[in-house]
Amino acid sequence: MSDDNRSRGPRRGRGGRQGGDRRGGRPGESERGRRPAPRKTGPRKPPVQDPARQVAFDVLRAVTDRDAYANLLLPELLRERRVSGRDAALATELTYGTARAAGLLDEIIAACIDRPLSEVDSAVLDGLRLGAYQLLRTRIPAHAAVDSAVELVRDAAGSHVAGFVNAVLRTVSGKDEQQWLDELAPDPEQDRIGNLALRTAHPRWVARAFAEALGDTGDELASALEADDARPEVHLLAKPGEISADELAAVTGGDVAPYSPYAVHLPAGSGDLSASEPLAERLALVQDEGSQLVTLAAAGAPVEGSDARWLDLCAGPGGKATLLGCLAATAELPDVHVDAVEVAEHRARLVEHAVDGLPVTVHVADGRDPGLEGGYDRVLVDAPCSGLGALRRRPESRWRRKQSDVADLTKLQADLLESAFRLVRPGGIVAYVVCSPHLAETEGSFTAGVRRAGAEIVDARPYFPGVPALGDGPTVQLWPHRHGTDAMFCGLARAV
Ligand SMILES: C[S@@+](CC[C@H](N)C(=O)[O-])C[C@H]1O[C@@H](n2cnc3c(N)ncnc32)[C@H](O)[C@@H]1O
Repeated sequence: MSDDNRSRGPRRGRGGRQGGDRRGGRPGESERGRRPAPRKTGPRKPPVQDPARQVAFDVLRAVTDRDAYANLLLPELLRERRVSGRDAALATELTYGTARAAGLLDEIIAACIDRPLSEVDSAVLDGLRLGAYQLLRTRIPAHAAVDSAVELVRDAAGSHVAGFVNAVLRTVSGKDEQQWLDELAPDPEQDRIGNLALRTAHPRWVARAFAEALGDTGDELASALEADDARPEVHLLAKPGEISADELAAVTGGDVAPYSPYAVHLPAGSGDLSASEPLAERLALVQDEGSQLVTLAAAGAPVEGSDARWLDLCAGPGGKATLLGCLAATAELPDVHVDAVEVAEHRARLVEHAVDGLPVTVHVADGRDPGLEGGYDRVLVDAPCSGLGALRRRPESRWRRKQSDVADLTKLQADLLESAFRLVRPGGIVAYVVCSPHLAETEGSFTAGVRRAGAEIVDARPYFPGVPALGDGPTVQLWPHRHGTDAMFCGLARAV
């Protein structure tokens, strides 16, 4: 941080007044649709440093500085620092909320200062984001949001930045989120996608990819982006042969899911579940219902003749390989064995751990040429992808992913599909899956791969029984706003 930040100060936010509303309410409570709150009265409390905000700030710093994953680091820090209960809930809300809204918060912060954000020290910017998130998207009183951000940044970057941070956040607090959006979002008549992108805190290219996949820039796009910006429910897999979904729901207090016979839904923010009994005893695992549905389609589409050799070509960390292995271990499929291929050694070890005791063999190999004997009856290609379908579960990823990543990924997807068609026998099934709705990675990669292989596309919709709104087929695109799942894509093809 240079002294610059102090001397050049904040911009007087375009018509906004200085100083903030004093908003009532409990810390951590979201208030997406702002409603007027009474002005807080009484003496101002001295700034209190608290473990929740310190954890949130430290995770945000690690995300910025070393590309850490918030959803992996946060539980680790909470455990390490023994932060629990309401503090843990507040830290989670602030970390995920700030990371998810970072691009929107940056636009608002940029409107309050008179220089490019790239010239603001990154610790200062993270502190401003954390403060701005509390001001705009929670009911935390403005003075607590501002003072705590000032203290965190003072500790991280020095006291000379305190005045700057205080002044910028006072300017931010001069308007609520809706007022900032009205000022900064493009005119929806001229730029509907840009307007929705900012309103739902998505990069424009992601919003455009959603619009292209939906064929819609109106209400459905708005619903899709809003659902993608909401905190998701936690989905569990009740491992077939170990526990039923009914039993798992009863033990966890969750709800049996609508579509997968093995899924249970728990409320958003259910916290660290690793210690809960069914997960600790490996009867269940965390897995999105959409991942279960595509795996069941890959295992359920009929093949002619034998059905004993299954291949999972991109297996790490092992969620789908576990479900395939559990199905293979049931009495109905006595002959099935699964080979699971993963190129990254450490991820292959995770697969080994996940499938322990199941009829699954793990191979550390490149799926493009794994050195396995061909003739498989089924091959699942759960290809590396942009992950645009699971942005709601990975708070920072929407701002980290770049449009330019997609070209490299589609090349890898093509190579893996080509390998799958070499390894499957005539009459066998190739299931192509990505956790993305981006057309280049979904229809584009799948149809090009099938055409090159001279295979036949199979209508996938009948293998998603009971799932509504699957469109015209033959491929299936699941959506958070339609199905409550991640936006998983599944294409099925039969080799000839
Ligand atoms: C979308 S993830 C698969 C998720 C997995 N099927 C599950 O359900 O847990 C893609 C995986 O492919 C792996 N991968 C990337 N390139 C690969 C390659 N050339 N061959 C095999 N695996 C690869 C990645 O390391 C990653 O673990």
